[in-house]
Amino acid sequence: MNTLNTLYITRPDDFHLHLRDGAHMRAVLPYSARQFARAIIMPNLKPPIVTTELARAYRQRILSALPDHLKNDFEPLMTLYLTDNTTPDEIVRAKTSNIVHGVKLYPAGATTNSDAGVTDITRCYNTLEAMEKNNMPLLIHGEATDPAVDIFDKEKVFIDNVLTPLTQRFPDLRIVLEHITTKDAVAFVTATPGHIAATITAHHLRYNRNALFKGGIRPHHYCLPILKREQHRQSLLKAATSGNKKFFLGTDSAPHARSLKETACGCAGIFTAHAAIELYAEAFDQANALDKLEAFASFNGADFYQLPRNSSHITLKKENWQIPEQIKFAEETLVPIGAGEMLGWKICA
Ligand SMILES: NC(=O)N[C@@H](CC(=O)O)C(=O)O
Ligand SMILES: [Zn+2]
Ligand SMILES: [Zn+2]
Repeated sequence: MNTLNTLYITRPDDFHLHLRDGAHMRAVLPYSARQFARAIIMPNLKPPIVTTELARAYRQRILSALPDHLKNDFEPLMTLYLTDNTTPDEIVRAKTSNIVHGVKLYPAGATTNSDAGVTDITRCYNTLEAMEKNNMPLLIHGEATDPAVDIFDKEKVFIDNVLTPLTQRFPDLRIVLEHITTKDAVAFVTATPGHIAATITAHHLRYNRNALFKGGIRPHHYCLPILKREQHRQSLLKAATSGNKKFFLGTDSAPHARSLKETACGCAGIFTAHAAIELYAEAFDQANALDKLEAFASFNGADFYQLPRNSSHITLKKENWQIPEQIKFAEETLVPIGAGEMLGWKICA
């Protein structure tokens, strides 16, 4: 039952998650598994997950890393990393495996571990055709890679120059534009047919680009696509709380060791898994739209991926708690989003 102080919703899924590997994965996985039933696992490891066989092995490592009390509670939904050399045959293998749920396009150089990504989308046309035929979704990091394009315009330029033509060439290809950050992306997705959708992160719902420079430079608010102006945040919040089925939850929780963030050339990625559903709840609460959280977090993504909706539930309570200053990350530490700050919603164990 929902009251002013509790929220009882179908267990959510995270449709964009970086788990990393090895000891780093073991450190962060429990945070996701305690709230989410399933997650789309990003393939940008070093080296990347480029085949169904690699995905199968990675999936097994994730399942083995689940702590005993969460053993049967979390299902990793695997993805492949698209390269210039991914073959149409690999798409068929991925599809028949039933464990691969999407293929990820990283334009080469666009973001963390994207060096092996696609240098020119025209090289992938045969493979994209196989994806269109086999009902395999294309998941996109949608940013232009031309260094001459202003960092705040990269998403819009990608939509205009790459994505729009792509949707015209492959009209039935199912697409998720990941971690959207601009009103332009909201407008694009809203105007396209139902097989084109988008994930929205909690951090892009909560912060605008001022957070990057509040009192000094803030490496733990740096991610790609970079935080944008307030008008864009408002547009994302409106889309997420609109009830439109094309928008759903994807945290893009992307852990990096503190030492790799607090340095002269810090890497991109924000860790949000420690408080993901609570951060979304807070954003929806501030928008007076808590009644829209369940569809965004638990229904729309499952429906898009043609997966059954979860049957279990979670309860969130209105309760103040403090986000830890840091979290253990194997031999290192990481600084979670909102470190040291108070949150007003808490998931019940
Ligand atoms: N979002 C990020 O800033 N970083 C992600 C990669 C990505 O999702 O683009 C990462 O893997 O660290
Ligand atoms: Zn990305
Ligand atoms: Zn990501």
